Amino acid sequence: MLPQILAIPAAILFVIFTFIIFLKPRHKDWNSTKKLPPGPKPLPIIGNIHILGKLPHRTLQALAIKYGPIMSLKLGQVPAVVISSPEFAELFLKTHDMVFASRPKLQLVEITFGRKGLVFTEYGGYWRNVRKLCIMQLLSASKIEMFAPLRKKELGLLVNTLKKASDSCEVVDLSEFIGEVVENITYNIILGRSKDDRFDIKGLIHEIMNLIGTFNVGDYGLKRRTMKAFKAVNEALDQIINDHEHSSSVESPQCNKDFIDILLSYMNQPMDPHDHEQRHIVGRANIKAIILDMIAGAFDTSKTAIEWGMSELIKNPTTMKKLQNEIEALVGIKRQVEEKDLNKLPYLDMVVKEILRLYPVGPLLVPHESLEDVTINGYFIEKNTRIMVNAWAIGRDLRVWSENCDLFFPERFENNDVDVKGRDFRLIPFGSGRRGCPGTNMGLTTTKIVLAQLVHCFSWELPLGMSSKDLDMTEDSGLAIPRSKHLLATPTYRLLGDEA
Ligand code: HEM
Repeated sequence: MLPQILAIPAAILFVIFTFIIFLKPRHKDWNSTKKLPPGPKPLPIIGNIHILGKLPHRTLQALAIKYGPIMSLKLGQVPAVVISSPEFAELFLKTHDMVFASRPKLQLVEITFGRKGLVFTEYGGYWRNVRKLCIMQLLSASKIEMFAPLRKKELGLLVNTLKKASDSCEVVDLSEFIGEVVENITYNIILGRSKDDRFDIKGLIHEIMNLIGTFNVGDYGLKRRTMKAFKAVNEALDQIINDHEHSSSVESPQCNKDFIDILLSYMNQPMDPHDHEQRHIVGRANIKAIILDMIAGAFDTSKTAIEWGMSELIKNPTTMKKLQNEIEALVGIKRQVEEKDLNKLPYLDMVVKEILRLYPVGPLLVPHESLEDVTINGYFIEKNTRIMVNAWAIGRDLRVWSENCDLFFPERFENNDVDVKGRDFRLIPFGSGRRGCPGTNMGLTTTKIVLAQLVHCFSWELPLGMSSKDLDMTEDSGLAIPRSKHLLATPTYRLLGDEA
């Protein structure tokens, strides 16, 4: 018999022992389902934010070499998972796409239009309706084709200006010209007019997007700056909508309607005509939020891709020549290349893929958020985890792209069917799945036609005394990782005649 004094501890030990013996298998299961992906140790309040640096896609690529293609981080108190391989990207964006189809509630986005637009709106009925509307009314194949004359007109103006610079052998700021032509194309499609000198919408959107893209923990300086930029952009959009309301009282024919006119025709009506419960009625704030997202989505992306593309082509004259030869063989040198020619230019296609592989303009896509607890490959991912997919690291993964993965070499796409539109997880500059970019075709069309035109109409040289080795290819921080220094070059007109 045990002495009385030992009876109670013995009973407790017995219960613990029984619990361990009988419940061990379940406990093990529970443990393994809660196994988090490996990652660097977070600090108490800021988590891992301090290690991300100015170019988080590069820091995260280096960390993935140490911790693997699925990695845990803490952004402040928010759990985050970073994906850096095509296999895990497929698991997150295809196999479990539905679980990761939401967006995190970002503090700085809440200061702007909140979740009334498309890019940062949580997964659900409202997001689905807005996305459907944008695709139908702005981003479908027929709408893209409808805007071809508009792109042609803007590019014609650009070629004329550059031709004058060519006549006087001037060095031009190519970054500035590319920015301007994409800005004008975007404004014409969405706002129905060229750049409006009353407001600097581009500058304000840059400011807001860069602030939103900053990893921060409750930085009130950022909050104040976002509020200021938002107030200005909100007033500009109000003014632009007012202009449309006044001009549309003079009934314009259907074919002259720009995207704002179309959105205004939905005003005070349900976004989805089949929504008999009238859950999502379109108001002015919804319209402004959608316009802002479309401009932001269309502008920096194509501009940055073209800018990096021209930098690489000028740096690699053999590739430039090969592209010029391909276009010349198809269209000659008496007329300009047109959009109808684009699908007959396979080398241009390879060049654009290579640009987007090395310079995916959303290197970490847009953050996704998990809608429920889920276990993937044995790793537990809790509800509301922020998911970042490092498309930049995937595009430079040497397992996939071989030893020359950092080189600009479009020929790597010869005789293979790597798709750039989200079906092949080795190359995902547009993301993939439910949240994949709805503007993929419009972005590709703009990028291709502007590049083709610049390369076909002109030969390009770096400013006198500068060799291709001297061309600074440093990236700047910001959502779309633009060049840190503007691209300067001298154009020489190479077409016969004055068609421009
Ligand atoms: C070269 C051009 C472009 C690139 C590389 C690009 C890239 C991307 C990427 C990486 C995403 C995030 C995908 C994800 O989170 O999984 C995205 C989303 C988005 N893009 Fe694009 N994009 C381009 C052009 C455009 C254009 C022209 C528009 C519209 C006019 C546009 C509108 C959007 C919108 C609205 C979203 C958010 C979709 C959602 O959350 O449901 N993009 N884009």
